[in-house]
Amino acid sequence: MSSEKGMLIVLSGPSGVGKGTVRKAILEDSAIQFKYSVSMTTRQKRMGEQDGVDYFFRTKEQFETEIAQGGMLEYAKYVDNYYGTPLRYVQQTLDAGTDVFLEIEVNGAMQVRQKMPDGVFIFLTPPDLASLRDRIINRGSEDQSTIDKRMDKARQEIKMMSNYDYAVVNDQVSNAVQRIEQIVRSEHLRVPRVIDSYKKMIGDN
Ligand SMILES: Nc1nc2c(ncn2[C@@H]2O[C@H](COP(=O)(O)OP(=O)(O)O)[C@@H](O)[C@H]2O)c(=O)[nH]1
Ligand SMILES: Nc1ncnc2c1ncn2[C@@H]1O[C@H](COP(=O)(O)OP(=O)(O)O)[C@@H](O)[C@H]1O
Repeated sequence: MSSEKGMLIVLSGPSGVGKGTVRKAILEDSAIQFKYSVSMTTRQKRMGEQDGVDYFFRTKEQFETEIAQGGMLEYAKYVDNYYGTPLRYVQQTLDAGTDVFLEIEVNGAMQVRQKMPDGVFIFLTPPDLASLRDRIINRGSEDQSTIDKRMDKARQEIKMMSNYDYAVVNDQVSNAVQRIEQIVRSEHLRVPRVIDSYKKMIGDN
């Protein structure tokens, strides 16, 4: 029944817009409960990242085996590396009635939209492109040519916003967190999600 299954929340947005920062702030905020689905990737681990926490870091061969075995809900190649969402954790968590939060790029999000159209698709935007570039540079994790590639990709990604349900500006992290929480609360009240419990109440099955 839709009222008892968890809700899938998908957050996308261009590299450097602050998805990771906003996601961590939301998960730390006890006002709203959801589980973060840790993605699998073939990219190099950055300083401070932990396997199984930030990503499951895998080789290209391991990742391709997982794809072949049908273990991925979605996957995409992003700037020369694979990124994807392991299927089992998402399914089990939703089935247990807990909301699941995915932070993924746009191509993967569109695959999820096809498979799980009941999900809530949120696009995180920068206030403008100059601040996006500043954020990528400030993070200091990419060299110049990767920054340029990511800025080109960001322009293409922002065009994909029209495929999402909501646009949230990440001007300040706390504002973005509040906006996303507000969306999630409202989505929980949508009639298709709650109707089953009312049917039970009035005895209409
Ligand atoms: N399709 C897909 N994209 C992902 C997944 N996990 C992360 N990404 C996206 O891959 C892109 C690159 O991620 P990463 O290298 O960690 O860089 P960062 O997110 O810009 O810090 C970002 O847009 C992520 O949101 C996933 O499981 N599937
Ligand atoms: N609202 C914001 N204002 C200013 N800087 C931000 C904001 N949100 C995130 N940042 C900074 O921007 C950089 C990129 O954020 P990150 O979360 O890694 O982005 P993404 O996961 O989208 O690539 C980080 O240095 C982060 O601290």
